[in-house]
Amino acid sequence: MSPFHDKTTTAHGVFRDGSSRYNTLQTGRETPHKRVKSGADGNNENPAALSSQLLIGRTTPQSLIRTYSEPNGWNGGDTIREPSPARDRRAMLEDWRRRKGRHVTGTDSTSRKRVKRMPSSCRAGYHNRNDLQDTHSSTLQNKSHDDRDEENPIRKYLVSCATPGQGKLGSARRSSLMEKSVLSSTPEGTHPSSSNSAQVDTIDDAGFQSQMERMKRRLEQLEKEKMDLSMSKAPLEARIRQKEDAWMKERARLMQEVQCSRLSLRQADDKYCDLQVQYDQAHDERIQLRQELRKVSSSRQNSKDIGLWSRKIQNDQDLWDLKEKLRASDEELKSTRLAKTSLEKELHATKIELDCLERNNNKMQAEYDEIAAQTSDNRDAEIKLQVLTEEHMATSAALNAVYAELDATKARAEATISEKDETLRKEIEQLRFDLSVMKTRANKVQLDLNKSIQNAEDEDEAVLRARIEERDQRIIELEAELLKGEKVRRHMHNCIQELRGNIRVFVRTRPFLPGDEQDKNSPINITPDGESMSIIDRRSGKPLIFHFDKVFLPSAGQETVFQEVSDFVQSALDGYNVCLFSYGQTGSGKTHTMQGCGNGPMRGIIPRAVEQLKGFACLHALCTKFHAWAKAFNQKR
Ligand SMILES: Nc1ncnc2c1ncn2[C@@H]1O[C@H](COP(=O)(O)OP(=O)(O)OP(=O)(O)O)[C@@H](O)[C@H]1O
Repeated sequence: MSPFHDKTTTAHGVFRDGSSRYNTLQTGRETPHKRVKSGADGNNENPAALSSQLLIGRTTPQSLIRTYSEPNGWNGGDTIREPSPARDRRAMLEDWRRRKGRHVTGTDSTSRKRVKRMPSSCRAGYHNRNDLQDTHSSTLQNKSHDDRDEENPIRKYLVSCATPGQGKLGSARRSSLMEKSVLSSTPEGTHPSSSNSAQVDTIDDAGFQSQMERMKRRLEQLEKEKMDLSMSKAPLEARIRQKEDAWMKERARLMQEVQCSRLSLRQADDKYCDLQVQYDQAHDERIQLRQELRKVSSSRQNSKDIGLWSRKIQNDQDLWDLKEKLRASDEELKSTRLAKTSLEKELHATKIELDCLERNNNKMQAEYDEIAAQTSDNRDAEIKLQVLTEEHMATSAALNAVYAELDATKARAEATISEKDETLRKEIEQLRFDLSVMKTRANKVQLDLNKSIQNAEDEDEAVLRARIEERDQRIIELEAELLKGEKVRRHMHNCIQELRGNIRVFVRTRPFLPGDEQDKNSPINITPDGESMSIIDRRSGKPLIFHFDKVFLPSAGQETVFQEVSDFVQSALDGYNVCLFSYGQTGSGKTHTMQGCGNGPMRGIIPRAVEQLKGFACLHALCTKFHAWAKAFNQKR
């Protein structure tokens, strides 16, 4: 019967007074909290009943283990330790083996059955509640309560507690104890009461705080250890070097020992081989001697020859000697084997030691490499720091130089600014003085102007009207004179034109063009007075002279030609009919003279005459306007 069955049986025995608690628990229709609460309230203060609920109902295997294997929980301890399933399973298994006095190996079917009957908390993979219940039911059918009481230590304790006056704990103590057990095994959120829940929270907070404190202290301790380790780096390096040297010496020594051991092993092997050969030889001789002995013994009865008997004796003696020799060889062989075995063991131990030393060496080498890396890092950092320090000093020096230069520039700028301030201040004073003078003059001018205005206003209006009439009369007189002069001018101009001739003929010679065939001996010759020209007759060779009103040289421009004919424009403006036309050979320049080209100096007679007419028209319109304005002004007055 397993302890688990004992527990369930014990629980059932406690409630066998007719209640249906056992069945209820087994089918799982009543929560363990109700069971615990009813027991704690005094309706049923039997801790065994509570433990049965925990075992059968809703507890986890870990809580089962804790309930079973935690002595503090049953002996009145106040603390609830954290469960250790493996340790507790081993303890339960050992306890159960010790009690059963049998060794469960699991090789035979009986042992395997026993293992299956062990508490499910002791067997990995059997933490199913159904397994527990099935085992429990079968146990109830096969075991009496007394046997279960005898075999289960928890049951013993529970029974002792259930008996008034004999338990180690009082009812209140047991209630408190069982509440703790329930709290430790009840799933989260299913506490039996609010007070218990608050207690759990308080316990959890206190445990968390204490754990935090422990972790803080551990952290501080680790920090200190880190500092100590960093400070003890140099001695460690020295120690590492010493250990490395010692290890090298030890390694050399062990290598020598290994070599010696191998040599002695090889010698022992050789000796063993020799002894094996001797043993084989002795064995062969022994076989031969036995055969001879057998032959001798067979022939001893038939032959009574004394020689043969003596020979037999001799052979027996030889046989005895050979046996002794064989025994000695066997002993020597045995001792050699022992020596070989011991040497092999020694060699194996030496190899193990060598491996251990190599591992230590590798470990020390790794530590040494790590320390060397840290040292190189520190050196690199120091070099970098030195370089940065030098750069910082150089930068600071350059910065100081820049600051000094800036200070000098600032001083110069301040001096220049002060000078300019002084100059500007003087200029401002001068300008203020000039402004005051100008203001004085302006005031004086203003006074004079005011006086003049006042004098002008003081003039007599009648005097002004007389003056205006006088001027108007003068204007009328001048207009009359102007008209007279205009008539005279027109008459004179007409006379001049008539004198110059109403019909005038001008000749304009065209210069040679780039495409013309130039003849240096031109037959045309123009006189210097510009009024005649001669043409040489090629047939007679005599010049033919022609007279005109004007003869223009080839170099005469458009302006010169227009000045000569502009009087006709004025005649046309004076009211005379004027006609001006040109004729000549093709390409002689008629169009060029009359029209010209462009708007510049190459303009001909027509555009220039139009411009002259325009100017006259503008002047006429202006005069007309002025005349009308003067007339209207006079009428208004
Ligand atoms: N006085 C001059 N100076 C420079 N070039 C001239 C002059 N007279 C005429 N020409 C040039 O001679 C060329 C012929 O002139 P233009 O056409 O006026 O001749 P035209 O007598 O009118 O000919 P057409 O009878 O065929 O109309 C033109 O290229 C013109 O520029």
